[in-house]
Amino acid sequence: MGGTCIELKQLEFRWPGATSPLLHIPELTIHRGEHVLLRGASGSGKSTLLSLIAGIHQAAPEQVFVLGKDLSKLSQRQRDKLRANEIGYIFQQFNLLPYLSAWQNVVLAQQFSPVRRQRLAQQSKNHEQLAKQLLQQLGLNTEDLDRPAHQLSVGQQQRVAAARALFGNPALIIADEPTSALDADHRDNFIEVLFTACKQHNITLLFVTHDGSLAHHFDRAIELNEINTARREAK
Ligand SMILES: Nc1ncnc2c1ncn2[C@@H]1O[C@H](COP(=O)(O)OP(=O)(O)OP(=O)(O)O)[C@@H](O)[C@H]1O
Repeated sequence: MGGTCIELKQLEFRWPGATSPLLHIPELTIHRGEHVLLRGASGSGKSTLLSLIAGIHQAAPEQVFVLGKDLSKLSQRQRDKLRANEIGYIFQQFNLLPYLSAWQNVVLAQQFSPVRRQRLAQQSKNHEQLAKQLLQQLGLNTEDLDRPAHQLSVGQQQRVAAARALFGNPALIIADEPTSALDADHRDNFIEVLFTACKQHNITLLFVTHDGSLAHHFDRAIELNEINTARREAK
């Protein structure tokens, strides 16, 4: 699969003020191009782990390597740059800009990333058209492409967030329950578009869902409570 995408070594994390660590993961390796499902009970720390891998929050030193980079050796600015260039993050709360249209929210993904812009330039100079194509592949109707995000349904917003993550083909997609607001038809279409893009561009996928019916799409499933020893230590 061509190397390692994510490597955790003795990762330990506790939220400020918490009496015990939420996460202690002795080891986890995810290879480039792998499609991995992350499962775990509500409140077990899945979103927290994703935010550590994305460099949004920081673990203790020398424990999270992403695309060969030791996040502890990067400044906040360098971590933000790595995320902008190489990580597409589909947040649980979408984080769309409400007064920008669906396609403008997607195009925003490359604004802070020269690397994504370069990759897009190989496809087309017309970013508006590329964003609209991607949104249509994800099942948005033509009349919704120019609609401001706050006027879209929750399921439509979820697909805009997915298009923004995919735009410019980052090396890693982190998806936190990205299908929770979709009905069965839109969910199947979403999964097909996401997996096709990931396979085509060798994108690593780390995906959290409570939907057991999606497991067969992935190379492997990780149960957070099996790799996280913190909870057991706390008992
Ligand atoms: N910003 C924060 N500050 C302090 N504690 C937090 C913060 N974010 C999350 N937590 C705590 O960390 C624990 C794990 O939360 P997290 O959101 O990572 O769980 P999760 O497995 O993603 O849950 P869910 O499946 O319900 O989304 C919870 O006890 C939560 O209260």
